[in-house]
Amino acid sequence: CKHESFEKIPGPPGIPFLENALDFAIDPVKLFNYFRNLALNNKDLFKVKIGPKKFVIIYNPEDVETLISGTKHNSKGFLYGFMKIWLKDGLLLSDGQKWHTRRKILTPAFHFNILRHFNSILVENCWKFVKRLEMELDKPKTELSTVITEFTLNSICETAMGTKLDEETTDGMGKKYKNAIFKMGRYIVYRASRIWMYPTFIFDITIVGRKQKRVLDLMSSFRDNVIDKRRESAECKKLLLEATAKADTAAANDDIYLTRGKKKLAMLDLLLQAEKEGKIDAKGIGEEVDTFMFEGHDTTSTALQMIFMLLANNVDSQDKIVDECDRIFGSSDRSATMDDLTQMKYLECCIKEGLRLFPPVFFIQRMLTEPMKFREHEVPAGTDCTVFILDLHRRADQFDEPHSFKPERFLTDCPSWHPYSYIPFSAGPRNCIGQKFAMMEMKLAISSVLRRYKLLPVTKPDDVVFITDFILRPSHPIYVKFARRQD
Ligand code: HEM
Repeated sequence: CKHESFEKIPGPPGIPFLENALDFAIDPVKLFNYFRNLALNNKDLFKVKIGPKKFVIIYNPEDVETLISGTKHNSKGFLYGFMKIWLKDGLLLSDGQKWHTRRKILTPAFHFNILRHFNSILVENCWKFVKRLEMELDKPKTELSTVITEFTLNSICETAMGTKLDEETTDGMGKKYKNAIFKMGRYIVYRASRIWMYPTFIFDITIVGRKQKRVLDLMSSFRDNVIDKRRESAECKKLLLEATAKADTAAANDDIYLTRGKKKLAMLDLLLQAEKEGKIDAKGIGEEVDTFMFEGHDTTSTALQMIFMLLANNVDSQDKIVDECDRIFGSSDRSATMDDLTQMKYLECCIKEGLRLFPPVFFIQRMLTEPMKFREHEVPAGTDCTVFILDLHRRADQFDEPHSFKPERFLTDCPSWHPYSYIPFSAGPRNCIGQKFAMMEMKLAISSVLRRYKLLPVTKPDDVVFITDFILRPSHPIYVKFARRQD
């Protein structure tokens, strides 16, 4: 077939030299809509340019498969560069050999056996979450992000990091950390959309650059607090001693770190063990803790907020989840086991549908290290390719009534859509390492809440407006009303 040059790809008109660079210096809501409108008006892909820098934005499943299924293009894109100052060479941003080594160290941390152990920690956290919501029952509405983020941040710290945030830390540092991440997203987008802020020596002396520095300092001290607490804990010291003794006496294999009697090594322990073996240094550990604390709580928090709102507005789906829980638990008040979670098929459909309509990671980016063909379009090396997951998930040629909440579409074993048209956790070698953890946490949280409370609508899904960030971030708080469930 005939291939057309990059110039023939549709895109907004630019001005000489700067091209589209000035289009982006607008407020973050307008910026979000700028890209959405381009996606609405162009069927499969479009291009933009910042000076000589080329970007192509794709949302055709065939093109997405071409880009992310292989190992070739695993370099992260241009925009991620602005996150480097924060997440550095952590798993999300690194590439090449460094990424490969780190992924190998960290993969066992999300093994089924470890998740089984995490289940009991998450169950305890769900109880606290449910109890916390009791205070909301008399209120006309509840703002979701505060209560949910507290739950997801505590959960990632206690599971992956093996560090319990005490109340003082949750109230003080935890809340500041959550706000810091929110601010960091704003500063990164602010800089990325203003070409004159690209040189570091200029950005660093601007007001936003100085604010970003303060936010980074706060996040570093939260991270160091979490690492130091675990390093000094007697449990961690003991586990590491045992793991080393075992490694000295037995043939070392990947399973060695998984289980020590009934105790399991948390992700942070795996990193501390790898440090002892010279595979990673203290700086590397900090990078991974920053990466997992961010990816491990902000994504699930956004997903839970959106799904709670969707369920509040879809009472039939809520009732079906409750019926499913009744079938599993009968009249017992016991908590869910891993086996119970696998039986929550309808709830799983609701979560999947929530992630389709509102994917928390709504775009991903890769830098082309060699030219690539997207069907009839030829794209040169050096171009940054963005997969617009949000628009991919709402394609009318893939999903029936794409803008409606229809969890039943996921009940089928043979989906009618292209496998690369539904990728909330991405796909291929750089897929989400925490997806099983995330599904487990979300199933536990939603089932625990719905077994006790009814969700009533306040914010309507169609009224939610988003700002540009690395995570799908609503411009205004999302509310629901919690009421006691009467049998
Ligand atoms: C609903 C929840 C979640 C969603 C929607 C989600 C989505 C994603 C997506 C789309 C990617 C690919 C990013 C890219 O290519 O740039 C990714 C990567 C990643 N996610 Fe998640 N994620 C979720 C939860 C989690 C959790 C709970 C953790 C940690 C416990 C986690 C850790 C990571 C890490 C470390 C990467 C980078 C993996 C690599 O490049 O090797 N995520 N996630």
